[in-house]
Amino acid sequence: MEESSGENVKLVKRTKEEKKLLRKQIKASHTLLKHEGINTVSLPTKSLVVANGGLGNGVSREQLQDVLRESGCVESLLMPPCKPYAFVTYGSVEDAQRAHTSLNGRQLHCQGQGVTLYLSFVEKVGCESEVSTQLPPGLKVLEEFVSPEEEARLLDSIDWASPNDVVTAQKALKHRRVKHYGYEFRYDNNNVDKDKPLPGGLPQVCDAVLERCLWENHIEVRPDQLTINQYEPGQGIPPHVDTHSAFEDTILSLSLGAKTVMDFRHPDGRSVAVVLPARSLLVMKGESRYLWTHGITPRKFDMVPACDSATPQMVTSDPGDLTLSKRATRTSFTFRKVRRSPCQCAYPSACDSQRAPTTPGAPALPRDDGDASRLETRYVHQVYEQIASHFSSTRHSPWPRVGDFLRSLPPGAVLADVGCGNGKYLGVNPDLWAVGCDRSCSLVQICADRGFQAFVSDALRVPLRDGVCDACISIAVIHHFSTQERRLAAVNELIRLLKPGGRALIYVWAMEQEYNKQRSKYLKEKDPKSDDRDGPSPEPMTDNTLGHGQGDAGNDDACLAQGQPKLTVHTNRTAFTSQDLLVPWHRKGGASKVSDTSDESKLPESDPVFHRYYHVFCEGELEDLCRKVKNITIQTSYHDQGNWCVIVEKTL
Ligand SMILES: O=C(O)CCC(=O)C(=O)O
Ligand SMILES: [Fe+2]
Ligand SMILES: [Zn+2]
Repeated sequence: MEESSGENVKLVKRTKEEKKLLRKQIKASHTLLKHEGINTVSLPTKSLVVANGGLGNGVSREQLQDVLRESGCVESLLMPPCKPYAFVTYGSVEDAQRAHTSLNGRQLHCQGQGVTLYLSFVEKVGCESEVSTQLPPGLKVLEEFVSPEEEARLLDSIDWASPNDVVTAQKALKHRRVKHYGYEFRYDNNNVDKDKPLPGGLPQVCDAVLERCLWENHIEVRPDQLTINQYEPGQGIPPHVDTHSAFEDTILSLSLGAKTVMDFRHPDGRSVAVVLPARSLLVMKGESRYLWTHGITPRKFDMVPACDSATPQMVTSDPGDLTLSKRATRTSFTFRKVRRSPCQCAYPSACDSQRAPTTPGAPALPRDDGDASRLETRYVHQVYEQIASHFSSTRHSPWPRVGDFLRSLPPGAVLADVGCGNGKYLGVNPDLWAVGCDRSCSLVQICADRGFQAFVSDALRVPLRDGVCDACISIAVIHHFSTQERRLAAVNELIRLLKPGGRALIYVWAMEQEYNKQRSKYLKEKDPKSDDRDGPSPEPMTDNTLGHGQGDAGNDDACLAQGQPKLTVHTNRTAFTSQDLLVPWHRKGGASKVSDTSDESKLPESDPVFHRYYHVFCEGELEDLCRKVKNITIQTSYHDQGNWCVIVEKTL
């Protein structure tokens, strides 16, 4: 052993830190392989993958470039949109090696958060998931459609201070504020009252713009409905298709004040991020209007092309040329023509005019916490009691990555599985002190019968002391809470159980059932009656039912006071059409143990179908929820077979 002279102690300490760094770097490259399919190599090459140095972590191109240039000449820097990593290629292997030695473990401060860079050599750069560079068919973005003076005039004309005038219907939504002219667009039924025009029609200040749209043939008839949306940084609009039965084909949207990025998604999973510069006009027609969803992800920064080239780039696709752009207040004027007869478009899967009416008696979205709790009692808790044994018989194999997490915990660690179901995770790592809880007595009884420790508890109030757990898991649970407040409360409760340094793994079902061009197992199974999603599973968006979510309904809009929108009944093994829905469970084999009195969630005798409430999460939503929780950091987030997943660590 070394003498404990001052010098040696320092030496030993440095070695320890180096070892720790190496461990973290190896861990980062494992994560890249597992979650992103990126292979790292140990022999030096000219290219490196920079874990945590991605746009998705809030690192800007300029910031990363400055750091990387310290080590040599940077040949290229690829920053794929929304990803937590970047690829750098140096002019020589020596430069890359220098970066590998000096930048590993480097801390950056971005958007108020610290990130640590880990670099590993790679043989090839780039990512599997190519983003389309083509605009959705029927979509146009016309730059500089209005002059700065016209923009100022339009913006000045909006009087947000008089919310109760009779000409407009003004609403403060949780994620933006809106005003309607001509007809009120109602977020409760995602439609307009066609017999109740608002007095005054469209404001005169829009005349010149509309004349130009007619003159240039962007529209054939003059719009009679205007919605003004105003978004502060961090706000957005959920993905939706404007209700077919409400409006005619062409939809125009004028962007004023600041640019933003609008995400378009095809039901097959393709997505295109379109930059909408200030003073541009978006024209949505045909396929882009009827079939693709559009939405604005609530965030404070967008990923946009870095160079101000002469040819304007509308589609944020080239990872070699992306950077962050800070959002500012954006105001949009969306002009539409109210439809007077049923829509006969060529996209029946997305057309509410061409769809059978929804299930009578379907419940509505909750208006308040009381509603939410009643909805969950009926459409979550009671259903699980009724389907417990059949449900349990379909839930045997642990999802691989949940297993990996459990096996990564040290022997003797205390684990709580909140919402443990039939206990399929409680025995995965026999070296843990594992305890489960679930809201369903029948499922807890199944755990006990299998020799596991479990108790009945609501995930919002777990009867365990603060900080008793080294780890917690919440697998396919939080999507059963029907308001954002309740989903947040469930995450808070999970974190409360963790000791500082403890980690939690959360899985929720994803709106996107196709990701990186891969369809989830859930989608791949063909039988729509089968809901045995005994494996993680997500999905792309296809059609749209009556619940469109324009009104942030899925995000608990405050404006849904009178008459909430009804929840749609999902067709299993198809893409989700809205974020809040009822997923049918077809019970096979044997009668229910629990008598169901007059339960609407149970349909005809012969084929017992039960409906479970779900809120499926959009990309980024789970992370956003976690960011609202104090004293945690997100260690990793990923998409796993149709689920959004995070691992968070408690810091304090
Ligand atoms: O803000 C925008 O440009 C789009 C608004 C929108 O999609 C809507 O109100 O339906
Ligand atoms: Fe829209
Ligand atoms: Zn239609």
